[in-house]
Amino acid sequence: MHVIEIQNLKKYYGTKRGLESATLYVKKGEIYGFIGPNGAGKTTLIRILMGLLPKTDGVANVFGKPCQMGDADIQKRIGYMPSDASFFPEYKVSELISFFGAIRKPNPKYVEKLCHILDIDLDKTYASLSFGNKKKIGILVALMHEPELLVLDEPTTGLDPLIQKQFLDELLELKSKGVTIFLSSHVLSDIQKVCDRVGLIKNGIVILENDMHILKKEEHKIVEFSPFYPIEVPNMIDFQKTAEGGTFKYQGGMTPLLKTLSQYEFTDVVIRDVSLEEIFLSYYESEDYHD
Ligand SMILES: Nc1ncnc2c1ncn2[C@@H]1O[C@H](COP(=O)(O)OP(=O)(O)OP(=O)(O)O)[C@@H](O)[C@H]1O
Repeated sequence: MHVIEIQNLKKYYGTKRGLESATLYVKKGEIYGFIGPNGAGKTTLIRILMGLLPKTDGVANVFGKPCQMGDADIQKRIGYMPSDASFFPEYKVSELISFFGAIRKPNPKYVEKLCHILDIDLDKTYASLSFGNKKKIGILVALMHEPELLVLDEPTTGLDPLIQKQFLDELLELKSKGVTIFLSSHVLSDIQKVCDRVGLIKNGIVILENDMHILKKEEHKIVEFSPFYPIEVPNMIDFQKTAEGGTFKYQGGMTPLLKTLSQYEFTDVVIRDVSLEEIFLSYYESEDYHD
């Protein structure tokens, strides 16, 4: 059984398209990265998943049951962080933790750990926090009751690099304990670091879904070198001159590539995988980027 099952999901706001036809599956214990340009339908899909928005058509199941508002059993098993999470502005952070603690009955030791990882200042009022510090409270509230499924909409936006790393490490630790994580983000390097599978949505349609390692394996390598020489390697494509030297894409064995490269007096050569950003930009750019 999949923890999340979305099949031909459609959502129209009146005549305006929210989702056209979204299909994706999330397995137990995996971290699934959900990405797409602005207005593609990510938040719409997540809100339907959380039972906050009715669908127009299709299937949306969580833990094998249709997503619907007020299903307390299901809600208990999920930790949700909306992209625009906000809390009582006049409450101190410590009071917010007590408030949600009374409802969710978390393990105090785990709350303490999260406060430490996220470097949360307990004495400030919520209203006085910066954007990034407010984000941390959203993360804390979503994770505190140690749910089986985490649904996180843009969790890392605004976090400083150290906190971001600690938060992503925590997600990996939760995954190792069997927690399933559905993560929407514009920060593709985060997705690349932690996700097992990735879904790309564009204009309300999930146009690509694959394992991260397959996605990267199917792609070519990027070779960057300096200074410039007009080199030729079999199977190279997109050869370009750059300010420092040159670059090309390459698909094939390493031996012929290294043999050719060794014939030149380079000061620097980098052979690297294509980044997730480069893979997805090629999909975004294949048609009009925005809807
Ligand atoms: N309440 C609403 N009423 C009308 N249209 C809406 C509403 N909410 C979303 N939409 C439209 O549905 C489409 C999908 O929006 P959605 O917010 O789901 O995209 P998104 O992928 O989350 O975008 P972003 O990355 O910018 O947050 C957009 O065209 C948006 O304008």
